[in-house]
Amino acid sequence: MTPSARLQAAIDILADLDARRRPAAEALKDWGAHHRFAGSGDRAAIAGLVYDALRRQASATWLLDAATPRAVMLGTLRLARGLDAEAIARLFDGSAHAPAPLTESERERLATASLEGAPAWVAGDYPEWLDGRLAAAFGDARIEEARALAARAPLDLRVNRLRTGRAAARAALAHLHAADTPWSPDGLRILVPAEGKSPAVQAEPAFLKGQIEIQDEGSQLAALLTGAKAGEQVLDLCAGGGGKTLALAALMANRGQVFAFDADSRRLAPIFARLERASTRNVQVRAPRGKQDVLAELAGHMDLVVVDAPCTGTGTWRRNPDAKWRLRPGAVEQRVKEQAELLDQAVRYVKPGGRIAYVTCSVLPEENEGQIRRFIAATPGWRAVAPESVAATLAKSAAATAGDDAASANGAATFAEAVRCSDVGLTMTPLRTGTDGFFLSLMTRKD
Ligand SMILES: C[S@@+](CC[C@H](N)C(=O)[O-])C[C@H]1O[C@@H](n2cnc3c(N)ncnc32)[C@H](O)[C@@H]1O
Repeated sequence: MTPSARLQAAIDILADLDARRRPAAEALKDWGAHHRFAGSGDRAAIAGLVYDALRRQASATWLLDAATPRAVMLGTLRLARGLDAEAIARLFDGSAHAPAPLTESERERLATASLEGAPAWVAGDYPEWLDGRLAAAFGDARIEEARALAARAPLDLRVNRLRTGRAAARAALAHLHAADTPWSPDGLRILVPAEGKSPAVQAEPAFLKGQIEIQDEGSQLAALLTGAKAGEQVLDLCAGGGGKTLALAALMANRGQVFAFDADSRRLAPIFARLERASTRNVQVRAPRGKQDVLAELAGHMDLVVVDAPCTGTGTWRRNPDAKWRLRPGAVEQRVKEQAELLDQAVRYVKPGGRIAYVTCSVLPEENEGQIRRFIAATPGWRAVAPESVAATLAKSAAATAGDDAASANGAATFAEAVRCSDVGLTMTPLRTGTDGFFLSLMTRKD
């Protein structure tokens, strides 16, 4: 396909998304099924265009002063791809399978319009109704924070300490230009270019041998900051597909026990193959069984309960840009209610002196600090560990392994400087730490 034909295909897919309000991945798959002639390079390029357009939907609409899929694509080429009006006109040339030529007013806006004077939600590309919440989280920095959330994410890998070391895994992935991540001592990062295909990491021998897992650096750090140690008894109460379970098991060097539970057994399904591939021996999966209390005997025995709570996922907009436009206020309220219930349940399993690690991949205060303050006020005996000291534990570990590489996207020298610490938890963001957005609060029981 020509670059122009790819653009027209991306515009058609955006129109389909508008009409049917469904996830982008589904629409892209459907398009692929109906256009078998398109090669894998075409599909990757078209997906890249669609995702970039979703990332910049509000600002592109503002730039062109029109909300059609075509206008959004034109604005995206200008804002996300840095093309000028002339370069865009050469692509929109009206030839076979190409988009129709630019109108005079489109050309004029591409040449002269800017985001100057645009409201924060337009400049930062997020839904207007979230502005108050993001202002509460970030104040005036919300535009910059949101812009970083609207950028493309790298592909992050976690090296499985049970199978190999980071240097060996890096060498095995040298052809993909894998480099150490700034903070996680187990992280490798591969940059994915706008027009390029994501490397097929799952077909790499290192992956098949269980030496690496795909996991955002922020998720790796969240597991690390729980402080899980060899020999401990740990309950991963929202284990899902097992991303954190695997990281916890490796941190514990296969010693002690991780119990992996999820209320939804379909979410748990991938965990079995992943555990086997990773050579994990200290994980027991506890799938739900009707009304049976499958965690009953764990009550009062856990050193650590990890609550990787269901959340709005606002911290993962880099990877799921369509999710931000599909999010509704009712969904925030629903998640907040579920999170509160989970935190209350978690207490039952913690032994005296034990701890709870509460994690979300959200940046909204009501899912994060708000949730922890409510929990502490309502639950006698619990307090939050000072987030600065939680962050400092990582600075040591990262500095020890990564040496001079331990520098972040924002130039902070240590992780503790890069993250934002409140009274009850710490927040990572793409702008601050170069990771997805994550919140973590570590709480201990005083008795
Ligand atoms: C953020 S995801 C977990 C991701 C996973 N820990 C990982 O690292 O790959 C949240 C999970 O919580 C689960 N969940 C929701 N409500 C729950 C409940 N009441 N008890 C246990 N799990 C629940 C969901 O099914 C979902 O898999």
